[in-house]
Amino acid sequence: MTNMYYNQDINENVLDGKKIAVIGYGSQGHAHAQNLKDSGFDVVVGIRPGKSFDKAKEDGLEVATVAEAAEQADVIMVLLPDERQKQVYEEEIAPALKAGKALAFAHGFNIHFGQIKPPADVDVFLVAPKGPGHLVRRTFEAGAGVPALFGVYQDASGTARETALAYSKGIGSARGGVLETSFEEETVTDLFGEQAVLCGGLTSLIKAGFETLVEAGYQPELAYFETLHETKLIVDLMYEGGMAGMRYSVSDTAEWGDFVSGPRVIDADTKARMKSILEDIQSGKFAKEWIQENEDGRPNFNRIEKEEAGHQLEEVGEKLRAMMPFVAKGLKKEEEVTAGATN
Ligand SMILES: NC(=O)C1=CN([C@@H]2O[C@H](COP(=O)(O)OP(=O)(O)OC[C@H]3O[C@@H](n4cnc5c(N)ncnc54)[C@H](OP(=O)(O)O)[C@@H]3O)[C@@H](O)[C@H]2O)C=CC1
Ligand SMILES: CC[C@](O)(C(C)=O)C(=O)O
Repeated sequence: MTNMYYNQDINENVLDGKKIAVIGYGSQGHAHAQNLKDSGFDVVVGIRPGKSFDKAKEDGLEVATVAEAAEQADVIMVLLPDERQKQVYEEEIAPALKAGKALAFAHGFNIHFGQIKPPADVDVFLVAPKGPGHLVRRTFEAGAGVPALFGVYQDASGTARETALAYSKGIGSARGGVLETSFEEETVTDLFGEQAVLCGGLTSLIKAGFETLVEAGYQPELAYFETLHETKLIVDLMYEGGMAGMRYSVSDTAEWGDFVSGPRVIDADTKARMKSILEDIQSGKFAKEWIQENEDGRPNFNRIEKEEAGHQLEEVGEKLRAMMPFVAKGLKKEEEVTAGATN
């Protein structure tokens, strides 16, 4: 397959004797740092004092301030929230950049939308796992890997591409396959995927289904099982065998319902709205509004997050999941329990 690379295609020696600074220890940061360390690379985590700093230390990683880690490292992977990267870059990372170093990202947002403008004498690349960071770590520990995209924005050294590939092997992504892309393609498609399908599309679909059943007088618990809980089981089948794999396992009645009713839910109008979402991302409109929302102190983000957490589906789900010890607690709950235990 063109543009796809796997472990056996990649020589990681380009990173021999090099130090990698992982800046940030959140969802992606903890996974990259731990996977790289377990793959035998020399890693330092750059982080401000606080929860993440303490966690990285507890996990046995070398920890430093962002400025110190950037100073020591040959490769600096920026895994801070997108909306914080510009400020931290300007204050603590840029002063450490010099010829021969590489600046890396897991998402092209700040480079593509011109928020960060690196000097011409450093390599700039991205390695963007196509999955949540907690699963980048979980799958690595299980001997597998989350596929990733990699791309080079600037190749000052002549080896940026090899470095990006070696890095993707180090985090385990080349076990699943890494696909070459550009910053523009990664940024636009990642934003589109999370808005229209993976996060926005899916939550809106599930919520609409749940509300339709509850408003028609059906039990909320039943509506939760039908629209959220079973989604995971159906998606697992698609993950393993595509849509045909899922359709093999469900009843013919369900498959017929899928064929005749699916297109009534997602129709040409939905696709037209998806196209308009894509256009807002391509034109920079979405990025401009998100940057502004952060500059204003996130009034809408905070309000909507609170409203969503109070939805009936979330309340019912929490009670039902508490009765199913075999369902993982959920990462948010797990963190609350850990924090509670140490307080
Ligand atoms: N979440 C994901 O799975 C994916 C994310 N990405 C990309 O990866 C990057 C990181 O995202 P994500 O892992 O979600 O981020 P998180 O929000 O999970 O983690 C952010 C980390 O940055 C730290 N941090 C925040 N502000 C500062 C600061 N001012 N100075 C120093 N450290 C700071 C936080 O520490 P503290 O505890 O102190 O707040 C935390 O350790 C983004 O570019 C994102 O687009 C790409 C693919 C998937
Ligand atoms: C789907 C959300 C994501 O793009 C991801 C986990 O890949 C993100 O930015 O968190």
